[in-house]
Amino acid sequence: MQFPELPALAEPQLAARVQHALDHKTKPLGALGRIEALALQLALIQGVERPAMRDPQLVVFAADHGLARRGVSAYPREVTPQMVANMLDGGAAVSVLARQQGLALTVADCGVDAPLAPGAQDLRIAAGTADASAGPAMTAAQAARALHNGLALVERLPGNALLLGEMGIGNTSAASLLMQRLTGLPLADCVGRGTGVDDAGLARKLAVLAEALAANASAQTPLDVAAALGGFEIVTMAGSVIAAAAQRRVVVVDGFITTAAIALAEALRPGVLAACVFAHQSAEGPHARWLQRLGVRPLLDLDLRLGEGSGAALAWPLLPAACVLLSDMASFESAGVSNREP
Ligand SMILES: O=C(O)c1ccc[n+]([C@@H]2O[C@H](COP(=O)([O-])O)[C@@H](O)[C@H]2O)c1
Ligand SMILES: Cc1cc2nc[nH]c2cc1C
Repeated sequence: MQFPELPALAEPQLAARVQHALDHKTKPLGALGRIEALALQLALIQGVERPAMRDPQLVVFAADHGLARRGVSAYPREVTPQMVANMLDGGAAVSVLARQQGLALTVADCGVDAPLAPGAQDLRIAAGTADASAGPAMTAAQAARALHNGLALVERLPGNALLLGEMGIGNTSAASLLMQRLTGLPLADCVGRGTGVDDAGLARKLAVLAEALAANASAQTPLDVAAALGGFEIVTMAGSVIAAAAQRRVVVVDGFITTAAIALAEALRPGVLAACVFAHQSAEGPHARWLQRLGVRPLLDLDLRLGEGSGAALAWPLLPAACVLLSDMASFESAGVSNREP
């Protein structure tokens, strides 16, 4: 599978010019804290001294999971199509937040086990993945098609920011499996309660996921691992992340499942991580560890564990704020303010 080339997302001379501009704004040196680092990152992603956010797109990638038939979630599988309909009707948390923040909302059906909902984008691969505890969740051809669908979707969307959301009962299981295979950490360190399984549910989830790892132990390349452990929405999202980074769009990452898509995209096309802003640290147990492993620090920590892109939408206003601070704040020189003592 051919992926687009990535531009240089960390040009040192540009970084030095932007840092100089930030350091000469009318504030004590470094006083805007991590907003300064965010402004610098956005400048490097766009390759300009004055980045600006334009026409942000929030995409919810939705799909069903064969694993969900094994009792790994606190909620029934029907919730996936029901919540897709709720998102399109405007009643889901992500719908409300997207409206409030002026984010265009796209719901991409990557393989929900129900007829295509009116208003959803048709990126369907199949009616849910196969049960990964018994073998590969999807074929290599299906994984390649999902990646391609994700790439093509971003090419059709306007703007320079992609906010990631997802919906899929059972998808914390797929994300945990990917975390285990991509980090090598013990499975128990990669599994959390998802929608809220109790202690017995968590033990069951762990046992089923151990079966899935055993059933797919032969998968080696990142594409094979993606196909084996699955998630049509996760693989499609990984394709979209690669396209977005290639086009110098900032990718705003939501919670645990969207982080799985980033880790997969980074394994497939090293370098995409530089285009990613991590919105929040999810309450899903293993998320903090995965972020640490990726060497990134999320903007917010609100104990969210909803998914849908809700955390990405909540963190969103910090991005345009960082841009206007960089472009519009006066410098000590332009405002005639005395700088610190040498
Ligand atoms: O974003 C997160 O960190 C997150 C953490 C836990 C659950 N979720 C959402 O809950 C669903 C998956 O949970 P589960 O228990 O069915 O695997 C899926 O629709 C996700 O959007 C999302
Ligand atoms: C109601 C509900 C809403 C969701 N949104 C994302 N995942 C979800 C899971 C459930 C169960």
